[in-house]
Order: sequence, then C-alpha cells, then structure tokens
Amino acid sequence: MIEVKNVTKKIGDKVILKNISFNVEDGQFITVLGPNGAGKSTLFKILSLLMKPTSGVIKINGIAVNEGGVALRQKLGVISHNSFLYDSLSARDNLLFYGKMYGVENLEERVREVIQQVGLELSFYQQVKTFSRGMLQRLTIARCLLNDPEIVLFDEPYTGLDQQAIDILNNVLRTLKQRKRTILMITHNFEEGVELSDRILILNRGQLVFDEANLYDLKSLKEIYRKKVGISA
Ligand SMILES: Nc1ncnc2c1ncn2[C@@H]1O[C@H](COP(=O)(O)OP(=O)(O)OP(=O)(O)O)[C@@H](O)[C@H]1O
Repeated sequence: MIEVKNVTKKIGDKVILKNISFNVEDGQFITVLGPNGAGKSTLFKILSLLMKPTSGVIKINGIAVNEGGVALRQKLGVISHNSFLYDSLSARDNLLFYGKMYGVENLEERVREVIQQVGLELSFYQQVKTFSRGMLQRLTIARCLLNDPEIVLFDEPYTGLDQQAIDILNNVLRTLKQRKRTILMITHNFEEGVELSDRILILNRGQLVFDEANLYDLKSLKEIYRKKVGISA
C-alpha cells in the first residue's frame, strides 16, 4: 500500500503541490490526470524517490520512503521521460546490466521474456543509440518489468508510441493488473489506459480536486474534468 499524507512541495516561493493526500491499495490501478503544469511530474518524482517533498510523508507498505533504502527502491518500477538506458549498449546488454543490478534470477531467460513482451526481438543486438523514440520507450518498459516490481509508476507512458506499441503497452498494463501489481499512471491523455484504471485522481494547480472510483465512461469523465479543471480534456 502507498500512503501519501499532506504532501506539499515548494520550489523557491512557488507552491507546486499543496497538501496532497491519498492512499493506493495493493493491486489497485490509479490514473492521475491533470493539465500542463498541474504538478503531475513533480508528484511522480516524489513518489519515485527522485525528489523530496517540502513537507508531508509517503509510506510504502508502512515504511516511510526516506527510511526504506535499497529494499524499497527494488519494489518500484519507474517509467518516466528519462529512459535510464545506455546509448552505446545493445538492448540485450542494457537489460543484462539492469538485471544484474537488481539481482534478477535466470537473467538470460527473463531478458528474452521481457524483450518479447515489448516486441523488440528483432532489435535484440542493436545499439540503443540507433533506436527510434518508440523503440526506446518499449525498451524502457522492458527494463521496468525486468525485476517484476510490486509497484509500477508510469509518467506519460504513451508518449511517442505508435498504434502497435500502444497495444503492447495496453497488454503490459492488463498483465500487471491481472498479476495484482499496484499501478500509478500519470497522464493527460484520456484516450489510452484510463479505462483500465480502478480509480481516477485529478490534479489541478497543485491540488487534488477529484478522487473517485472509475465508474465513468470517457464522455462523463471528460465532463467532470472540464468542471474540475475549467478546460476541456
Ligand atoms: N525546478 C523547478 N523550478 C521551478 N518551478 C518548477 C520546477 N519544476 C516544476 N516547476 C513548476 O511546477 C509546476 C508543475 O510542474 P510539473 O512538471 O510537475 O507539471 P505537470 O503536471 O507534470 O505538467 P506537464 O503536463 O506539462 O508535464 C509548473 O508550473 C512548473 O513550472
């Protein structure tokens, strides 16, 4: 379970997140929606332990994240704008490198499994610097899946993906959900992945303005968003 309690982030005089609180149950899939500048990426950086909040607490499985150390980090899979992949290494060698770092068992086999999951078998030995943006995003997804994380954090995961890659990502999300992984996806795209989520949060100007179970069709959700954020989705 993830507990976010009264999280505020200030940078200089600017308040970027204001007193955000919500819990994520194990196995729940939450989508956080919000317009540009709402604070989504800042919240993501805090949840993925890349940034500290100015005040407030985040606990994962009852342990405050600042006290969790490596064991806690290993529970997290993160997909963000930064791929964390090495340009001069092949897809295979990147995954072997991260797999060794995470201590993944049966690594060669697992690397082939995740490469297949994202449809990059034909680029297995290709250097990452020759990858298109979509291929890079697929390999980032494979890297994230390698150690079978309990909690997966996605920041705008559909960016740069073509239709085939979108379908692959949707399948990855479905599989993670079936396997009761906890998923938090940050996006401003209503069209993809949102229908798979159990709960919707809307962030606007650093505040949580909506937090409900996802019982809505796309049209109703867009209407709620328009009311809460003041602009059309
Ligand atoms: N390092 C920083 N210094 C000053 N202001 C910042 C910094 N990082 C973010 N901000 C500001 O915080 C606000 C929220 O930014 P953030 O990137 O979290 O928004 P977002 O919801 O992810 O937006 P987008 O959809 O455009 O990615 C913005 O007004 C941004 O200018």
